[in-house]
Amino acid sequence: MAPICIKTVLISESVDPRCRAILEEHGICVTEKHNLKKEELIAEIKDYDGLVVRSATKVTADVINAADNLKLIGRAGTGVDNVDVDAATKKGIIVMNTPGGNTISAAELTCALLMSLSRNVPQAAMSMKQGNWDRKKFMGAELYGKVLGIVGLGRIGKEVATRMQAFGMRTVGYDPITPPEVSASWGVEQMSLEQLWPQCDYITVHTPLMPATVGLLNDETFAKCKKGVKVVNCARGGIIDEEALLRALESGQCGGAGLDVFIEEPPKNRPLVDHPNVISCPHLGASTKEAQARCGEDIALQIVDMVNGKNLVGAVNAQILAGTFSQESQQLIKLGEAVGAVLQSCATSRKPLSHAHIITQGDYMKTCGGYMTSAVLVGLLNHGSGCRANLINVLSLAKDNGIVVNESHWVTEVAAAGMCKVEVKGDGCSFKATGSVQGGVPVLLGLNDCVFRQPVSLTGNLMFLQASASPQLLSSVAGVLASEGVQIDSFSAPVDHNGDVWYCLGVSSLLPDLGVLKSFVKDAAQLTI
Ligand SMILES: NC(=O)C1=CN([C@@H]2O[C@H](COP(=O)(O)OP(=O)(O)OC[C@H]3O[C@@H](n4cnc5c(N)ncnc54)[C@H](O)[C@@H]3O)[C@@H](O)[C@H]2O)C=CC1
Ligand SMILES: O=C(O)C(=O)COP(=O)(O)O
Repeated sequence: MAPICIKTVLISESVDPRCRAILEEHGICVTEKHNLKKEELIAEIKDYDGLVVRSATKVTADVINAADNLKLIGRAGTGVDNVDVDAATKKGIIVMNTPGGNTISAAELTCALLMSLSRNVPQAAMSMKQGNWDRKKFMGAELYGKVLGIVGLGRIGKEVATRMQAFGMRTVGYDPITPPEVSASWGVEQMSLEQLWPQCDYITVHTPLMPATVGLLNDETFAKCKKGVKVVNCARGGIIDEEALLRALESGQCGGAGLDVFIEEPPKNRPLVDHPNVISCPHLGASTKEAQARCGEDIALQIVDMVNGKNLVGAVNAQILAGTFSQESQQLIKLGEAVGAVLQSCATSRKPLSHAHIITQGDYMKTCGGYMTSAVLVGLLNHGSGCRANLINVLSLAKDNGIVVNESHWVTEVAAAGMCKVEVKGDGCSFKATGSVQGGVPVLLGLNDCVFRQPVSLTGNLMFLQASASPQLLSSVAGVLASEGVQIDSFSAPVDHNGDVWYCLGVSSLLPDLGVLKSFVKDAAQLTI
């Protein structure tokens, strides 16, 4: 992966001090400003390459669009629902989290809430503090032999299951992704939600917050549950519909709720928090020394590894970068970008582009299709335009620019390093370029139907000229260039000398105006790579 330059990081919440220390040890300048209001964050974020948050900072599209230098949003924790990941992706910003760092802590708090619900521990403790000794009021029920339904059998769901099994609970669950045989191996029988609701004495949710999980427990599903079912939400506010929960608590359909998270934090919905059968916490699932130490350290180390081009761990929106670590893939990315840039300057600077077809050839390029396509598009969109395309956002930018993108791989015998052919089309015209990597350097092998005698090194100042084949061309062009103070460093002629062909010149500098060549050439383009 090409190194991503992060020199300045804003930490906008209370993250373990190890995070700051690790970043600073690696030469990154860190500023901590907590509890910024939205407008303050929008004003502040302009200055930073990276932002590190927990769950309280709302990294909305407004914030992201104001962040001109931002390249990374690091979430010291699991849920990224407080970050507008789509807006970040469109802007080419990596969003990274530290899944797993707080799993045990969140699972332990869930278990603590399940136990508290069964024995009314918080209510009894409060009553004691008020000077009472009420043994009758707080009669509980054993967890032993009861059924616990776990919706969401990922990291936390699994840890909750194995812990509650130690209390003799039967654990059933539902997850659309985790295979039933996998959850069965840790003692959770999977079933449909329709089958799950009526069986459970307790239900705990451990899914991300997303359209499919908003209001998973609602009026309709509460009605399908056992009367007096107790529920826990240590995942995200809104997975259990708050209004429906209040109604179910009031009717007795729900016998109690343990809530660590709320739609709005801190919650304005006080009737729920104040309900005698509700035990609530101010989003404490990850608030342990151990979880914070892990998450703070993990996010800092992940950032440092990414900056050093060593590894990319925890990125939630930049999977394409995962295959770009080796020196070889960096050379291929340079090739793709350079071929895209050549096509941009020869063709698309004049005609709006509507199609791009990227063809890779040969075994060497078999596995690089995804990033090769993106690299070519980066060259096409960035070169000479104000676009700020990168491998993360370029597919969505191409779509926004009305470019239909196709990619294919041809299993043909070609040079060891493989070949990349690109054809772009727009407004009735089409342009083609073919490139490869030779000796670690990206080279152009051909332009349109012309194959160059010598591969053209895709570096420095290049001039492409279309003219009818003539032995005088080079001297005529050299004369004009010399009068403009431009020296020719290299000259590549096409193999075939029939009709209008393309030549490529390596030059000491670009011409201020290509018009000076118009009496010798039919078409001309120039660029610096
Ligand atoms: N209260 C707190 O402080 C903490 C809360 N969390 C939250 O806990 C939740 C779970 O975290 P992890 O277990 O680490 O995530 P995870 O990604 O390991 O597990 C989530 C599971 O939910 C499943 N899922 C997705 N859609 C579903 C659906 N419609 N129905 C049922 N299951 C579905 C997924 O397949 C996955 O297996 C997240 O929302 C996270 O933000 C995490 C850590 C601390
Ligand atoms: O990691 C998560 O998803 C959490 O909910 C923890 O949030 P926090 O880092 O404590 O604000």
